Amino acid sequence: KEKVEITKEQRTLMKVIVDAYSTHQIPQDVAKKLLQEQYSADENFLLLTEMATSQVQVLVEFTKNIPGFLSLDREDQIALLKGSAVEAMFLRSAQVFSRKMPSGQTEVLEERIRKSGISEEFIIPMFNFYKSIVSLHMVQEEQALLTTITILTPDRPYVKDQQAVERIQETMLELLRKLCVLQRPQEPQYFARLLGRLTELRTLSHYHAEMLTSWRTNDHKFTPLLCEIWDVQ
Ligand SMILES: O=C(NC1CCCCC1)[C@H](C1CCCCC1)n1c(-c2ccc(-c3ccccc3)s2)nc2ccccc21
Repeated sequence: KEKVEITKEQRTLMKVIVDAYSTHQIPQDVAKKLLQEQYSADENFLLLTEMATSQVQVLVEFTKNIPGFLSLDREDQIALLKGSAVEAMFLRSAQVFSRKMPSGQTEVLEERIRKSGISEEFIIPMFNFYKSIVSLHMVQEEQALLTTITILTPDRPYVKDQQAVERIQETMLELLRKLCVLQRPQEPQYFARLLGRLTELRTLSHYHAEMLTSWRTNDHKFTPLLCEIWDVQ
């Protein structure tokens, strides 16, 4: 039986990542807004672009706290941010959706999102992903590390020094692996299941541009930052 132990430096690394992850959250809570009232498809599209714009800014701040990220080549830092922003957005959305809410609220939230203006064909894969995240019952350490591992994906477009990214990602993968073994000794496959979600996340993220252009609104207006990140307009 493997004796798994978190080293002192891994504990420090864990604390830095989790603190940064919980500090750099979206200011106003989108779930609360959506539960307060029913918005039109146009209002929902505007809400999404506002939330997404602030999420990208939050993501940039978060990555500055990932040990080693700022020592990467500057252009590679941009390539990693650009390459992971959509996945980070869906992952964060799934985590917002999986939050414990007073009974019946999750169903209301689901209904509001279904009717938000997103075209039907994307609702099923999106909620399949959200429900697969809900079913993992991740703790915040796992959520923070999973987002970090997503950002540190070496094979994003235009990354030059993939080895340098791989080295940092491996540190995070090893830490997450140990956490999963310690957290769920009776579920040896749990770590593999977590990583499997990243594959689902990448597939879902392939549809993001189409999801936006097919949104039931007359005015698909994007901020310059989102045009950069979302490959639209
Ligand atoms: O605000 C949101 N998400 C924030 C993004 C930044 C991080 C915090 C969450 C939207 C709202 C949906 C309803 C209409 C308003 C916007 N949202 C989504 C998305 C559905 C489609 C999405 C998308 C992203 C990129 C490209 C193409 C499509 S995100 N899933 C949610 C699950 C739970 C709570 C909100 C959720």
